[in-house]
Amino acid sequence: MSRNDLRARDLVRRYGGLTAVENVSMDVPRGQITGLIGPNGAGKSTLFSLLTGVEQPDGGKVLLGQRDITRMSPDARSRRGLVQTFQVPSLFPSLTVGDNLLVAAENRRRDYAGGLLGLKARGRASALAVVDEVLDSLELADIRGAVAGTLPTGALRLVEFARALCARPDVLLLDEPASGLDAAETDRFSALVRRIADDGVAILLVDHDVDLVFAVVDQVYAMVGGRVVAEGAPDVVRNDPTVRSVYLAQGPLASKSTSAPPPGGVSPPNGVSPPLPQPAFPAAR
Ligand SMILES: Nc1ncnc2c1ncn2[C@@H]1O[C@H](COP(=O)(O)OP(=O)(O)OP(=O)(O)O)[C@@H](O)[C@H]1O
Repeated sequence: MSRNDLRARDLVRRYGGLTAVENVSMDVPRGQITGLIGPNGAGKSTLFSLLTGVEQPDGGKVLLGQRDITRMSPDARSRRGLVQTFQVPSLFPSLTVGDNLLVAAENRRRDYAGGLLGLKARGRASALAVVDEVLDSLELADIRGAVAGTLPTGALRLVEFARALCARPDVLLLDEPASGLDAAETDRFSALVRRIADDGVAILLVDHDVDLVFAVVDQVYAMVGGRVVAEGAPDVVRNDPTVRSVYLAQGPLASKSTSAPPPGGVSPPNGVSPPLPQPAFPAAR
């Protein structure tokens, strides 16, 4: 493990009698994209919140490099290089794209010591240089002056991604980053994520678009019922019997709309769905 890898060790989170995350361990190494998949209710969002610091675990640890960050606030984690994007972009709607990014660049860690884009913190001029470079590198320079609140979803998601990059992360946690993107935007986004990982950033990608996850990640963790049921290379996890049974039971590997319980159906305890028997004939009316 290098200096800024993110690791979870034996994380547990309970809500009353329900264990949403049960003894989950995970490595998110630098220079790689790590995926997290699972059906609705599997515990992905809860685990994500434990990593960002929005939620506190009932057991286990979160480590950034050698440092135990389990009890640190989200802001403190962010200053140490653990940066997240949000399902609902966290931009100031009345500010321009450029000003939104400038706020993020100026709030970056003071102790940043190089890395992404090779720039160091040196006040506003440096912040502007970071914004210029991120806008150029994401080909967003032409919307620098646009007011964020007026942008369509695809552009907003890219600007949210740019905002996170302006904080110059070592670890980037992406929560449903491709939601609302069309196919071309998703392709463009995937290529960008790969480039950022190649620059040495550790990336965790949580998305309902399992095809996107399998296409872009180096390794993937599959959760069901609060537990990791499979981990490893995409092909290994895709062919894991438990993963196959869960997703085959819920339709194709699996969009949000196809992974909901069937009409009138009830989610089984801890979200585990047994494979559904396939009828040989249409059901009698
Ligand atoms: N604040 C909460 N209070 C009580 N139960 C919760 C809370 N947050 C999550 N849960 C429960 O914990 C379990 C895991 O939920 P979580 O949202 O982490 O799953 P998920 O994999 O992110 O699901 P989805 O894909 O639908 O977002 C679910 O059974 C959920 O109902």
